[in-house]
Amino acid sequence: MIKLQDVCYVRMGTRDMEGAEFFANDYLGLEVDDRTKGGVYFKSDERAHTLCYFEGDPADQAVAFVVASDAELDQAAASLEGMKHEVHVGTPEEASLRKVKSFIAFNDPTGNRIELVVRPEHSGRRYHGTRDAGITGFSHVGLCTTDAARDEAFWTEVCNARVSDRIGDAPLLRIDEVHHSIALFPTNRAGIQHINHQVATADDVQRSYNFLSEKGVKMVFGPGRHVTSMAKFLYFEGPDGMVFEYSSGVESIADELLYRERQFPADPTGFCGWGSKPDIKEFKN
Ligand SMILES: O=C(O)c1cccc(O)c1O
Ligand SMILES: [Fe+2]
Repeated sequence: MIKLQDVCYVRMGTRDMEGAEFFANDYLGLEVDDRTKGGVYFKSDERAHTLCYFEGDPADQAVAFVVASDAELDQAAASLEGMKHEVHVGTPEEASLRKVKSFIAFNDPTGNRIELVVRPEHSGRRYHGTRDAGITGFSHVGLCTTDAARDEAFWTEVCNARVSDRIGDAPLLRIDEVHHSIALFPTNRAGIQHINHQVATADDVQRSYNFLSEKGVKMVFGPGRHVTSMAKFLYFEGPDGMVFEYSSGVESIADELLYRERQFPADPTGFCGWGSKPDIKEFKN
């Protein structure tokens, strides 16, 4: 069993570094923490970085999860190889580009690039964005799935994820007490489907809706309220068509033994309790 401790960062290629940096800094509200040739690192919480844009193909995307030790990393590599997943062991240079001690990379059954990392760097500095977006941290990713049942089994049987809820066949998966850190949305491609940052309050959600709308950022869902995690949310489009979500008030599942997963309908009422309708392909199946 691969024990994922936390979702750690996302890495995304872009052909328009300047545009991506402008969006992440001025609009999304992240903080530029570091630059290397070809890469910009963004901070959203106490960690050294939670998002990296690099010069490259926008289809080149990876999501990282923390595991506890090099011993667990080796075990994970062995079990993935046993299941015929090709495993890349990160070189020291690649690890240093990710600000982690060591890592491996592989594709999940849909073909999403997943990195397992040991000892990701934290920073002694607090995060503060250039605008007051109210971000409290990077929190979850939506991943594309070409077979929800198969990929749910991968994340829950090969890894330690548990189903918190399902919307249609899309599982919201937790790896700790947070309602979900990974969500799988059925579609016909691989890749990151959306990137979530938590914001402190519902005021921050509404404030960003007005701020970003005025800037001409394309709103794709909300403001609304998830009936699953109960979070108030807003989704909008960033560089290369990536969907970003702010949400506030995601439920905690404190007592694993008492919790039962729930089924919600795969229509707008399964996504929003306020009647907002998504303009996001994977939420409209
Ligand atoms: O927070 C949620 O419950 C949620 C539900 C559907 C889709 C999402 O992206 C979510 O974050
Ligand atoms: Fe989400």
